Amino acid sequence: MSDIGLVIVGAAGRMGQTLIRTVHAMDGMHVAGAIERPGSPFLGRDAGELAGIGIINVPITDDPLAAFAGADGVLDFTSPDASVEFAGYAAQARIAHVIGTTGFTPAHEAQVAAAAHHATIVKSGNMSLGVNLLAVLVEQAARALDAGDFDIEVLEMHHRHKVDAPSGTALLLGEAAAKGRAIALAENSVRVRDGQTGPREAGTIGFATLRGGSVIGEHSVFLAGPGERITLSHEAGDRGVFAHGAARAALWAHGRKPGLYSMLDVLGLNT
Ligand SMILES: NC(=O)C1=CN([C@@H]2O[C@H](COP(=O)(O)OP(=O)(O)OC[C@H]3O[C@@H](n4cnc5c(N)ncnc54)[C@H](OP(=O)(O)O)[C@@H]3O)[C@@H](O)[C@H]2O)C=CC1
Ligand SMILES: O=C(O)C1=N[C@H](C(=O)O)C[C@H](O)C1
Repeated sequence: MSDIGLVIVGAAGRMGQTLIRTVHAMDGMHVAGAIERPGSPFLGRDAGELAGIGIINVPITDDPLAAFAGADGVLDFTSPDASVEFAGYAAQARIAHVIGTTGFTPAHEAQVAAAAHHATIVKSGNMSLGVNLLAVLVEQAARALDAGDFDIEVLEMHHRHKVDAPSGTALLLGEAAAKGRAIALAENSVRVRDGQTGPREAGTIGFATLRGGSVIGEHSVFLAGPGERITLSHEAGDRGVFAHGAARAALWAHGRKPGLYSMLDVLGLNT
């Protein structure tokens, strides 16, 4: 089978540069395009040179439609507004769209779901194998441990540049816990605590956010009961784990029928 060509949008970002290095190094795919926004100082630069792997003859442009027209898939770690826009273009070009962007509002989520009627979209708050396996374990633990006895709290830490909270991964893990408990996360989550909060309400799922330094991504789910506590954790040591997952998702999605898929689908972990 011939290589698939992937366009990397947000090519100059932390994930964009990691994706360029990962796709260039992986068998079965190549970097077919690299996109940044109009006015970006990176326009015209070679994507490989920017990512530190030398010239690969892929200039960074601000024309996603032209780039998508000649490609097989898009890898997108940008911003929610940009990802919604790219979903429309990917649907027009009939190519797979892998969305790693986080921080979506319910309105953004609805727009992505609408685009998925015509596009093959894989979207996940975390593309790593480890976090998706962790989500399966969290769901099982939440199901096994009674809500009256075991309180669930999700703690995350990321680098100082991160702009959304709780992280996409924290929300993904919260959703897994809620699924295990057969409750809706939106109606049972506590996202902020400050001042005279009163005692903890049984059955809720709490979130706490830390930001600082260069931390790539750390997540823990605590199940705290009477006299004992279980902690399920994941630490990302390299952004390559997200990029590798995204590239794998693009291979999986290529040629698949339109729909909104998750990394659990890609990894065969969806129960
Ligand atoms: N799902 C997962 O596994 C992971 C998800 N993420 C998520 O990915 C996103 C990006 O993270 P990160 O790489 O650290 O962020 P960066 O800010 O380093 O990179 C984002 C890049 O996207 C560019 N961009 C934004 N809007 C557009 C647009 N309309 N057209 C073209 N380019 C655009 C930005 O340009 P400019 O600076 O000009 O705005 C920037 O270069 C975040 O939402 C993060 O949470 C990160 C890691 C893993
Ligand atoms: O912004 C990041 O860096 C990360 N974002 C994702 C998230 O919001 O969970 C995934 C990863 O933890 C890194």
